[in-house]
Amino acid sequence: MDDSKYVGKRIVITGGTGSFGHTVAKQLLETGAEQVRVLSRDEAKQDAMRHELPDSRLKFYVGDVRDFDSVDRATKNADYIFHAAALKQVPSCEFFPMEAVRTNIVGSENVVRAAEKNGISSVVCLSTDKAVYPVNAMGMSKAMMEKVAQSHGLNNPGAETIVSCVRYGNVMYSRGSVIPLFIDQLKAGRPLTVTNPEMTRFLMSLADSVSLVEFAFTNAHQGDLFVKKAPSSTIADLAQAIANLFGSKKEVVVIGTRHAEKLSEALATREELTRAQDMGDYFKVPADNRDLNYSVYFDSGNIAQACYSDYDSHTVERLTVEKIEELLLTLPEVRRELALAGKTARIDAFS
Ligand SMILES: O=c1ccn([C@@H]2O[C@H](COP(=O)(O)OP(=O)(O)O[C@H]3O[C@H](CO)[C@@H](O)[C@H](O)[C@H]3O)[C@@H](O)[C@H]2O)c(=O)[nH]1
Repeated sequence: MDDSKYVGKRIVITGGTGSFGHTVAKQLLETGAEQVRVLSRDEAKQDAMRHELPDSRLKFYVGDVRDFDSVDRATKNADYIFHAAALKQVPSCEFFPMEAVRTNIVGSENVVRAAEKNGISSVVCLSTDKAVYPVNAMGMSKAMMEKVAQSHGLNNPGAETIVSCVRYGNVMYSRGSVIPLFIDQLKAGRPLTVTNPEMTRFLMSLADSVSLVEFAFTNAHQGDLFVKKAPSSTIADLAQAIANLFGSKKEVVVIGTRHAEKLSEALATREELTRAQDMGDYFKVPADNRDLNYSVYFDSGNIAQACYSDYDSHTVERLTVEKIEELLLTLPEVRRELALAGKTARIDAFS
């Protein structure tokens, strides 16, 4: 992390005990940050983190983004917010959509309002590819979170608090996701449960997601949305790559698509790409800052080069099985599992 941005600063991480929050907190403590505040609901996870990262600059706030007062308290006199608190399990949000509304939409509005009230200079909100053409309650609520974030600038021209969003795809080896599941199934000698072999997903590491948030934090103007370019793979190839690494004969059962799943995911729509700025590893989609009075738009015109395809996991660079293996070997968790299984040859060959 770029130390100069954080020296003497107080940074709040909502959802700070999750995989992303925990990683960011740890990295921020390696900078000259004055305080790193974790706002989250689960006191047990906070206690575990307190023991793991003994540092007097790390402060814990038990609270819920649904409750304005708890966000207000955690963000007083702070400088920056990384807003990662969310309900993000697709199936549970299908059964309890209003819970997703309360946390992902109302909670995000509370974060933006508290940020404005407390003079925070930058807020980065974490979104997901599932917010693009959403088909499930989790994605719909995240799409609304993006709208809430962007409306801050539309309704407060000249606001000092910059609010931006980042979108990323599946984080490899995140808690409860398919990679650790497949590895557990292989270790237990059970068949791999593939939903649909042709389904594609973007593949990103946790480190990529942290870099994306940092990039947004450094480059954001009011209402910007940042997308990380990422390769994809089919689930069949992913299963094959994992089996190859562990030297196992792959046995697969096809279990069918789960609740509200898509065959592919999109990280940006064609309309967004039409106005996006290509920034190398990232796309920046600026907010649509037109006035509610549309004559402003029609008088001045806005003719952009149209783009006819989405940034979709079915059409971006598709990794080969070999490339997926290489990507998996960059993950510390996979290397640890391989070492435990005595499969060190692949690790050595890769290093
Ligand atoms: O037993 C299984 C479980 C999953 N899959 C497939 O593996 C892929 C990835 O599944 P999973 O790791 O569960 O991730 P997603 O359901 O795509 O969603 C994850 O990734 C999102 C980001 O896109 C996060 O926001 C969600 O919280 C997180 O659940 C999907 O195509 C699934 O159909 C299987 O083939 N077999």
